[in-house]
Amino acid sequence: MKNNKYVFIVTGAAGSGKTTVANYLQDHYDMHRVITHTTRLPRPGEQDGVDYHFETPSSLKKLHLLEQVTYDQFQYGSSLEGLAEGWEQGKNDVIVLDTAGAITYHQQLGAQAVIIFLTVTHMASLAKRMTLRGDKLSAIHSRLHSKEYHRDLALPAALKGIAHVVVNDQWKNTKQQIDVIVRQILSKKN
Ligand SMILES: Nc1ncnc2c1ncn2[C@@H]1O[C@H](COP(=O)(O)OP(=O)(O)OP(=O)(O)O)[C@@H](O)[C@H]1O
Ligand SMILES: Nc1nc2c(ncn2[C@@H]2O[C@H](COP(=O)(O)O)[C@@H](O)[C@H]2O)c(=O)[nH]1
Repeated sequence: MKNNKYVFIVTGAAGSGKTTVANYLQDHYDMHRVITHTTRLPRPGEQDGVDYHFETPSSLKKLHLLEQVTYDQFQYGSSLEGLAEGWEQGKNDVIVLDTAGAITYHQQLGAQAVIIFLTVTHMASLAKRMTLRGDKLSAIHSRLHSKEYHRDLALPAALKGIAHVVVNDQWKNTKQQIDVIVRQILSKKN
């Protein structure tokens, strides 16, 4: 879909802070948050239509999705309609995806897809953050043992030289790095 707006894709390991960064982009840069679809159950405090569109396996099958992945046994997917919603309001979009989804967006949208890959210095802090977030121990255990969790700890080869890599150890530093990236991208067209 050709227009002069971007979709900022926040990707990286589970617990690395993707949702936190997406919320920051929504609040500070008035971006439109694309709500994706999943068959996993809501975490404490998560709301349908706000954090995700929560689906059953059969309701997910009926959707027209731009891309769809399996992550830790559950299905996730995002639609072109979700992207168009923000762009039709004249806004840039922000979406949270796993690295497989980020690669698909890069392939489909090229430079219109701005990819931010989050990582942390000490991988042990990821599980700590999930615990502090209130995730069930069984969910954390399953996540840490999934092949997708291990895959997303490192920047995939297909995104090398494409994604902006941000180390989210200290939130204050992260915000500064995100500000630099967003201003650099938005200054290209404005
Ligand atoms: N720089 C940081 N320092 C400490 N805690 C952080 C930092 N950034 C985010 N957090 C916290 O870590 C937890 C995980 O963050 P968040 O939910 O944004 O991660 P995520 O990458 O979206 O995770 P998931 O993929 O599992 O949904 C949250 O409780 C969040 O408040
Ligand atoms: N490729 C896609 N990845 C997605 C989508 N929605 C979320 N995600 C990613 O899945 C994992 C697991 O999410 P969680 O909320 O259960 O921790 C995480 O990396 C998300 O970024 C999507 O539509 N497509």
